[in-house]
Amino acid sequence: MKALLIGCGKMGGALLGRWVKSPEWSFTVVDPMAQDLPDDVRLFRDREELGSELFDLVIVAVKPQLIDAVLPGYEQYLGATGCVGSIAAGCSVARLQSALGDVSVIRIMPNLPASIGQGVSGLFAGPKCTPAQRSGVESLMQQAGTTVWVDEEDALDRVTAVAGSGPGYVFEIARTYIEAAEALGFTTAQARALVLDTMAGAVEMARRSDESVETLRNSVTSKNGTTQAGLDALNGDGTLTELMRRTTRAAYDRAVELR
Ligand SMILES: NC(=O)C1=CN([C@@H]2O[C@H](COP(=O)(O)OP(=O)(O)OC[C@H]3O[C@@H](n4cnc5c(N)ncnc54)[C@H](OP(=O)(O)O)[C@@H]3O)[C@@H](O)[C@H]2O)C=CC1
Ligand SMILES: O=C(O)[C@@H]1CCC=N1
Repeated sequence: MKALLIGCGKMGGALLGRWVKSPEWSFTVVDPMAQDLPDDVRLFRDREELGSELFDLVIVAVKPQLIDAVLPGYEQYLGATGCVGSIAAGCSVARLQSALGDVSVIRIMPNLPASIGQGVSGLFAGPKCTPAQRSGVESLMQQAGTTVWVDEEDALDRVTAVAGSGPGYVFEIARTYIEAAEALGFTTAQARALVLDTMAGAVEMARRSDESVETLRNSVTSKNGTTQAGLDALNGDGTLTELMRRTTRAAYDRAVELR
């Protein structure tokens, strides 16, 4: 099976690094600037260099704003039973089909921890997709972490707001938490170890537990203790709850604008 990756930047490159572990697939990249690709991946700087080759899967991994300029013409590289997979945020099946014609499209919303096989990806199959196309894309995405199919396209934009952009929120929360630890007197190295290991340990404990995260939070919180004092400052008046709602809503609204 042959896959063509259009755009090999941060997200396309992260996925490619996992996909190359699938022995049944071979990979070709078109990207004007990409460097340091995995072994056995062919790189072309320009689409014209592809000649008359056909692919089973064409993956779109350029910025959504470039879709209309870059994609037209790529339909000629799609085999008869081939399908297009797009990771472009927001960009709808209808918009991809207006650039490429009446092709089969699966929209994929991965996130960056895919680079270490710990991503989570939302998947949405357009109306023309066959079960074989769905399972081919699903097994590739499983190399990058877990997968969740959604059966309406709007849900994929909501996946984007929660999980696609999610690592950005987590890194920003970690960054401010580390700054707060530094302000209490720790060195940057100490603060980074204390914060990242606390976050990783707490998240892993929640993943392995059947308890709700609320119950787990309560098991850290002694009456009138230190955690209670911290939590009162963090979300005593519901500001953090409201902020998380505004955060995911803003990302979803932006995905809708990119449709
Ligand atoms: N980053 C993330 O965490 C996630 C990103 N996505 C989606 O992935 C897509 C890519 O995002 P990201 O990887 O962050 O962006 P990047 O800018 O890192 O990657 C895009 C790549 O496409 C290349 N490119 C530009 N023009 C062309 C062209 N004409 N033909 C082929 N390649 C081209 C760029 O090259 P150059 O740099 O030279 O312009 C770059 O290497 C977006 O649609 C985004 O919505 C989805 C989920 C998560
Ligand atoms: O910020 C973005 O638009 C992309 C999509 C999800 C994560 N990064």
